[in-house]
Amino acid sequence: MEPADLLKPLLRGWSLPLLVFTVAYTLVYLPFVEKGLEEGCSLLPETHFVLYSKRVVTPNGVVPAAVEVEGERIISVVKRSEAPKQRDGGPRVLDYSNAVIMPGLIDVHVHLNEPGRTEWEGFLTGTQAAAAGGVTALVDMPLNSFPTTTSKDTLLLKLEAAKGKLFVDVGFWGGLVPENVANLTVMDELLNAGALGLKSFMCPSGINDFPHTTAEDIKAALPVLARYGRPMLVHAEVVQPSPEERSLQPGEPSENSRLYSRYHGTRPLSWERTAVQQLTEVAKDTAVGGPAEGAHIHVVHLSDPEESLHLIKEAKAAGSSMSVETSPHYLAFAAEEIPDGETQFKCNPPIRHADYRELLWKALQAGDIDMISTDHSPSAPEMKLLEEGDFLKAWGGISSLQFVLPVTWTYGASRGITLEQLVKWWSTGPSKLANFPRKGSLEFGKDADIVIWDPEASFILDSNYPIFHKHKQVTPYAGQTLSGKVIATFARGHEVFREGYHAPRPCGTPLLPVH
Ligand SMILES: NC(=O)N[C@H]1NC(=O)NC1=O
Ligand SMILES: [Zn+2]
Ligand SMILES: [Zn+2]
Repeated sequence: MEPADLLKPLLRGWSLPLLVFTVAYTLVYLPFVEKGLEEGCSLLPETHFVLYSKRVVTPNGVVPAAVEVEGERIISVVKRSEAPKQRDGGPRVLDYSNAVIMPGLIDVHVHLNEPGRTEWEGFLTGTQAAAAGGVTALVDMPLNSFPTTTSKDTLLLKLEAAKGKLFVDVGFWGGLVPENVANLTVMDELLNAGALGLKSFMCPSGINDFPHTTAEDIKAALPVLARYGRPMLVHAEVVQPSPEERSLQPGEPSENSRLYSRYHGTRPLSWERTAVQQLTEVAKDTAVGGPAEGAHIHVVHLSDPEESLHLIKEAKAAGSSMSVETSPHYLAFAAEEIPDGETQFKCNPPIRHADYRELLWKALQAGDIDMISTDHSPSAPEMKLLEEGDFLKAWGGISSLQFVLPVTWTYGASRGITLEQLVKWWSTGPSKLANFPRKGSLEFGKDADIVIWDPEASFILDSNYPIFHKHKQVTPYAGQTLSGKVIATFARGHEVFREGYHAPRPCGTPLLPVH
């Protein structure tokens, strides 16, 4: 008998539908179950559910709507009246009443520092902080881990270290340092291995094993990035002689180092302006027909809404492919309000004066600044020298990942920002930069990355507030009264956070480039 003859009796009668069912079950349903909806990944047992509220931030405005989720994806966003009703066998319906349902935040600038400096911040603590703050995807910076992420091998170390530790999805920027500019193959391999783009500093980075690059180095890297269509992110400060520094004799102890103004004077706006000026020159190569068409330059954490931003606006208008972010600390704080010795506020570039804060808000609202990201960069608390309060010697870096939704909302609402702007700055804009086509909006087919929060609920960020980030004493937001409380966070369909509780298992994945 031929082997095909053996199948004949089976294919008669009910056998055929059974076969079709088995194949469909194996191909369509099982991958869902195996990929993401495993035991412990979600606080919600259901994999098919509907989220209702009166304020859903959709691409077509803020409307009463229902977001239907099945497995990892959004399968419909419809008017409340058209949504499936709770019935036996149907999807579970969760009614959030007046709370806001919007896309999860995407933070493209986070220093997770693992492997090597996990005591500063790591994958488990950092991604739990993200989940608690409504951040459903983030991109890790190539420093301050040890080793830094500047080659294929070091990226593989990152991926290995991240295994089983991600509560939300995490992508990785690679580092551009003089060494890989000198050997373009290393850069090629790094991009091939999964770096979403490259990041470099134009001034010392604070970490010896991440040396800074010049504008010429960046120019040399752009044609390689152009081949992959990936961005170059730049910390834009170039060291300039500063009047205050010049007045000190060599070897003389720095005076008044507990005064914020003393620190601010050592890193004036001219550093940022000079860097941006050099970058806008280089960015001309990214224009259509230029030698690096397809590449893109993104200026990170802009603090200067005047000349530097003006240069970026001009470059964009002239056809260069550029974008710019600012960070919550420049939008919340002002130099003249920072108390002596409070080094939690130390970052680079420094927090500027109040009039600049207002101009940054205006620039965001005008669309001249494309997005917001945290630059979450905690260190071990000792390095902040909180007792000494020495601004010149303390680590420069702000810890904020968990609080940026209420921070942006609290400081923004008083300046008239809308929920749609919040989504533009924290979700749509970043999803474009990192090229996450499945993330950033509440639409059919997108990843079910969703935050549900109450803009009207205010709270004091004190020790009673659940703190999931690594060192609660190093955040400058401690003690603040903020409004906007995260109720629940869904990451690819998993309810990863609800009212102070995390899902037991980390089920996020690395976000590799989309080809
Ligand atoms: N190395 C590092 O994380 N530096 C960051 N800290 C900061 O305040 N600005 C930065 O670029
Ligand atoms: Zn930086
Ligand atoms: Zn940074």
